[in-house]
Parts: sequence; C-alpha cells; structure tokens
Amino acid sequence: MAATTPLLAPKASQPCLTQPPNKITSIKTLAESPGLTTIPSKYIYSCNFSDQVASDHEYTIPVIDYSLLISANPNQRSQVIYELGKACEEWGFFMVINHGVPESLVKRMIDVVGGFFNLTEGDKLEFTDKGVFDPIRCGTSFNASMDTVLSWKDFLKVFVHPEFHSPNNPPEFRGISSDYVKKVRGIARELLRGISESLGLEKNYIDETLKLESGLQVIAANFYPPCPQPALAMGMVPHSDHGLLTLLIQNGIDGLQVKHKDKWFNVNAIPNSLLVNTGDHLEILSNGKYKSVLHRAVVHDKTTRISVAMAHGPCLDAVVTPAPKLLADAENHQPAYIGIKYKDYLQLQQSSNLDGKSNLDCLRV
Ligand SMILES: O=C(O)CCC(=O)C(=O)O
Ligand SMILES: [Fe+2]
Repeated sequence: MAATTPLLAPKASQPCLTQPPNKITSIKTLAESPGLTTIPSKYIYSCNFSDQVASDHEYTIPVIDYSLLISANPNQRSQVIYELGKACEEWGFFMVINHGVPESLVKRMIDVVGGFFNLTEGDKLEFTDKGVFDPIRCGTSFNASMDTVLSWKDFLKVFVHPEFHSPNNPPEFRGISSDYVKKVRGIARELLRGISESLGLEKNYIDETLKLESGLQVIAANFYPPCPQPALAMGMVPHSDHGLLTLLIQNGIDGLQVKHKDKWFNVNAIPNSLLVNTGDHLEILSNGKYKSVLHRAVVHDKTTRISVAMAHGPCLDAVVTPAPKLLADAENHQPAYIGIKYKDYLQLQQSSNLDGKSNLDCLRV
C-alpha cells in the first residue's frame, strides 16, 4: 500500500518549509515544496553512507559487446561468453554495447516514463499500489509502509510479460513500451543463453528450465527528483534484484552504484549502453557462483534522474533450484540454496523492506 499511505512530513524536521507541511503522497510533491532546504528525518540514510566509494580508475567495470555474442563467428562468440562469465562471477554487473536498441527508442521510453511521473497525483491515483501482483502500480520509496528509511524516489512498476499491461496515460506509453520491452527481452534471453554456456550448461538450460518463454518481465521505473541534501538521502538503498537479469537505461544522469570487493563503484554509463546486473535467481541457479550484485542509487541536488530497470525473471510457477550439473563442483556436492517457486520469492521480496540480500539469505542452506 505504498502510495496510498500519505507520508506526513514531520514538523520538527521541516523548519525551512514556508508553508505548513502537507500530506506528501510522492517524493515529487515533497521535492517541489516551496522553500524545501532540508529533508524530513524519515529520509535520512545515515549508516555507512560514505563507506568507501572507490575511485573511478581503481577497477574497470566490464563491458560486453552484444554484437559479438550474436556473431556468426564462433571464436568471437566464445570469447564474449568467457567475458560474460567473468563479469558475472567477479562483478555481477556489466555494460552492454552494440545491443541494437535504437537510441531514439531508449529516449522515447525515458520520456514517456517521465511523462507518467509528471501526471497529476489525481491521474496516478488509479495505479496506487494494491500489492505485489498488481500489474500496474506506482508509489513512493520501495515499500513505504515497511521501509525503515524512506528512499528519495517514486516508482512505477508494470508487468509486461507474459501478459502485457500498460497505463493508458500518457497515451503513447503503450506503443513505446511494447516496442521497447520486446527488444530488451530478446537481449536478456540471449545474454542468459551466453551465461548458461559460461556456466558449462547447455545453451538453453536456463531458458528451458525456468520457462523463459513465459518468464516474468517487469518495468521498474524510478523517478529521483532533486534533493536539497543529497548526501543524507538515498534514491534506492542497497539491495539485490529478485530475478535473473535486470537491464537498465537512464536519462543521461548517472547515480547507480554497485558493490565490488567491499567498495561502492559509481557506474559511469557508456552513452547508449544497457546497464545489466545479475539477480538473486541467477545466484540460486548457479549455486552461488554468480552472486547477485548489491547496488544502490544516489540522488543529486539540482537534477532529476529517471531510470528504467527491466527485470527479467523465470516463469512465476517455476521452482528455481541450483542446476544439478553444477553440484559436482560444490562442497559435498550439496546445493547451497533451498529451491523456491519464483512467485513465492517475489511475494517475499516485494512485500518486505529493501535490506541488502536478507531475502536471499533466508534460502541459504
Ligand atoms: O536507478 C537505478 O540506477 C537503480 C534502480 C534499481 O536498482 C532498481 O530499480 O531495482
Ligand atoms: Fe535494483
């Protein structure tokens, strides 16, 4: 019930508001409050905020050339599969270039998502979050009724596969998103074929076992307005994603950070690349070889950041377990995770507060 819960901005922490604090239904509304110079205490994310942001040249974030993955040249393909495996194992994150999604489509997708967030609160009301499996829902923070610290963001989540949904407003949303999600789904499935091979599994092992033909695909769009105290707030607190792979685009403004070797790395996106992170179900399937990456989003004082994350998961009814073939390498040949129906995991993850990898920890043997 994230968006229905009006957030009452606490008076004590709002000395700089020129108007009495109103009921805040979205971060956009709060950010646009005249005279806002400090953030309400519920948004103050203090612990470990500054923990070790690495300098940009410390390591290089992996880059995957998608055109080589689909190339007819087997040597090029095996080289990229090797690089994919290394990126998943060492980072859980990589940038994909030459993916073939037209830059103009990426821009239209970002613009139409921005158009949705700019609708009036009244227009968005019908999509107020009614629960995890509500196919179109918007709200603020992650799970505002549960979050211990509120995130400085509004969100829109739309289930687009196996059944396609779209808000009717803005009117172009349906056409643009339908085009965009199909293209991105194709890329995600091809990346997962490469990842499957990189694990020493059959090329179609992940696709077939997790029934990706009817796999879940969700648009998770994020709107991060300017924040008067960006160093105190967090756009999205550290978490891992539930599915297999998330492919993200943004409005040219960076803000994503990934954790690598105990340090946070700024993702300085290569223009027109797709930012890809591995999710919890890839960690389960690979029996812990490809760990889902912890990531977070920081906010800025003057600029609005918009990101569109496309989450790709198994079929909701698929029970995900470590691939039996990979157990040969495991300690005592035992699975490191309990198998779980994807639907049940999604319910668990989306209805709790975001807290690192605490949901996945519940499945560790
Ligand atoms: O906005 C970003 O860069 C991160 C978004 C994200 O992690 C998510 O939607 O799960
Ligand atoms: Fe995420």
